[in-house]
Amino acid sequence: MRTGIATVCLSGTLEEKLRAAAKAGFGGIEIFETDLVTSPLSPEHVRALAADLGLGLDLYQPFRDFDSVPEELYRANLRRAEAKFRLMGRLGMDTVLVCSNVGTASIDDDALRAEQLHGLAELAARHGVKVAYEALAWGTYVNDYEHAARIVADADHPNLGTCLDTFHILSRGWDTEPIEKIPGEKIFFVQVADAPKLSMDVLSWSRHYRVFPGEGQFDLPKFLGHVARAGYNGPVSLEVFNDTFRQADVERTAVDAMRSLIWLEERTARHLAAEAAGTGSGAPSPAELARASRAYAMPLTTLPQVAPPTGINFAEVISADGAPRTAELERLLAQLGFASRGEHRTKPVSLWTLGDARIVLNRQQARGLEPAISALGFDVEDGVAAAARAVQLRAVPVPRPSQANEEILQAVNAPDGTEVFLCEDTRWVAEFGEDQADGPAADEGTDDGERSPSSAGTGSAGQTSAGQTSGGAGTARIDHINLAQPWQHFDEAVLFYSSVLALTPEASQDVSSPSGLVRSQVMQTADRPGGRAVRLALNLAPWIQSDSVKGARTDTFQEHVAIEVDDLVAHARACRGRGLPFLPIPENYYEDLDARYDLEPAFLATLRELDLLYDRDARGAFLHFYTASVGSVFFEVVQRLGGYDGFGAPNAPVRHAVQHAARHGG
Ligand SMILES: O=C(O)c1ccc(O)c(O)c1
Ligand SMILES: [Mg+2]
Repeated sequence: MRTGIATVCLSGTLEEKLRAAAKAGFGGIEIFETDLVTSPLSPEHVRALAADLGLGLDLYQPFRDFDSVPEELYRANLRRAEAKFRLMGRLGMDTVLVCSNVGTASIDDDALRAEQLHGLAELAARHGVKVAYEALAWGTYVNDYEHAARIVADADHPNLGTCLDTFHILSRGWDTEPIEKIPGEKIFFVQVADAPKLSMDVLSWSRHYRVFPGEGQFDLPKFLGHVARAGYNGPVSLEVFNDTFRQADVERTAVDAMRSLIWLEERTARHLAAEAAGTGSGAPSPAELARASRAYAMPLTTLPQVAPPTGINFAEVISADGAPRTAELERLLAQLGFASRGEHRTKPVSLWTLGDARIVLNRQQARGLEPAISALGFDVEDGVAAAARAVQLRAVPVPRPSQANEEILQAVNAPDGTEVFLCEDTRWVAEFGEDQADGPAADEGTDDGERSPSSAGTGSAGQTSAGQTSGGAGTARIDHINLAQPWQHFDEAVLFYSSVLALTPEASQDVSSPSGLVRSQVMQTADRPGGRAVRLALNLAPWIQSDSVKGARTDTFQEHVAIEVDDLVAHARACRGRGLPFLPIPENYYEDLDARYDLEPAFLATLRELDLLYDRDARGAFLHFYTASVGSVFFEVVQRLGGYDGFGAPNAPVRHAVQHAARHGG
């Protein structure tokens, strides 16, 4: 599939946009008129630069308000068009986008529109230019792609075709199936954008809220499947008007954009394969996928297929060695009931476990930085395949010098700088503690550190030692992780976790906090008996700053690890007995809880006594409490009763308010 991106998606100058698009691997670019008009580069220079960068100049756009006008205006429009065709000759561009008239249209007559567009195509042909006519969702008379395609058919000129733009089609809810009735050679260009479903006027929605494929709610694989079946094999080009992307780092945005097209391409192949096999939404077989990827004029590249993760293997917190905050973290873990499993054999890193919950405390952080959640391990079936998929999706591998005797773990960087480890087992825990020489990995080391995952030991020793619990806490596991996201990378993070890790985004929620609204985006694996395997909550707040070193951010944002236990009340009492600093919950909360749920007085008294929070959903109930924060990190302990499936969202504003007060000395 030929990929493209419109300059309007990116920040910077025209030259910066071209360079970033080329570096991210795009095949071509759409030049927005404003980007050229405001550039110091001559058209000839732009042409040479694009050629140097190996970037096709695929579309010049847009030419506005051409059709549906009286004769005199039509003549003036042709003159205006001819100037642009000459310019395109200098740029070496051969396709211009003409969008349906929104301003000067005064005549609603399809025959006249076909005649005027025919005249334009005739003029274009003399300049070697092709005209792609696009129905804008808010076009005065033409706002439906089928209507635009009919006019193009009526005009019947080889230099006139249509441009399909997913936003204009899906924002209006138009059926995409009839795309297949448009002859492939009459589709001159395809623009793709995703968007969250919002109820607002379509123009504002389009100009500010488009996002890259996979970051919104449109069914783009289905759309592109119809386009492939129509026989189209031209550029599939991103046209995303978005206030954030326009000001974010241009190279990052270009990579995010590229990832979105790689994702869309594979999803389209999967969609077509599933349809061909009649399996509906079920996963197609590798053979079916391979067949679908070659079945149409438009070749579709696929990726290594990976199943969603089956658990959270560990969470890593980073903090400076010997710093008071680090001692505070260690104390907090012990008070929570975690047992120290000792030091890593080569690094200043320790392992703490509570049942199957594993926290790695990495003390390699520079002094002066705040403790932060630095890495997450996910349980996957095949770490090498998962990492290969991630890298094909332009994720950056975490450089890890391999040491003799150490497990080789695959890891990539998430957009916020959190390292994401793809773990097949817990053999790595054998690298901690005194008896490490007996660990299953101890005799496996080689100088280059390379070995296939299947050549490793059984892993059972590691599993057992990590699974053992001290202090009789019963079973415990990591229930969810909550990460704070800088606003510049929020949509990118959603796409990253869905494309790389196969997590599914839920509808986002706004949570009030004293500093402003926090957008909470849950990404998780499928519901199943016994609960979801992986739950991740991404929190977006405007005051969270982007920084390559997480601990260098100010501590005005908070992230946490939530541990699920069997008996929360007993666990809370034991924690209290060990002197754990709980997040104190205001009395008003309990009065409101009582008003809402009419709880047993004795139960309510227990909640009050232990600073516990409570919630219910259609399936069950949720009990939880929070610890005080150390730097940006705190912990939550939860118990899910009767299949409760949420995160205690109604209690989140209470947590934000109390944490805010704690930070500001209130
Ligand atoms: O918002 C616009 O004006 C506009 C212009 C050109 C396009 O291709 C488009 O989708 C929207
Ligand atoms: Mg468009």
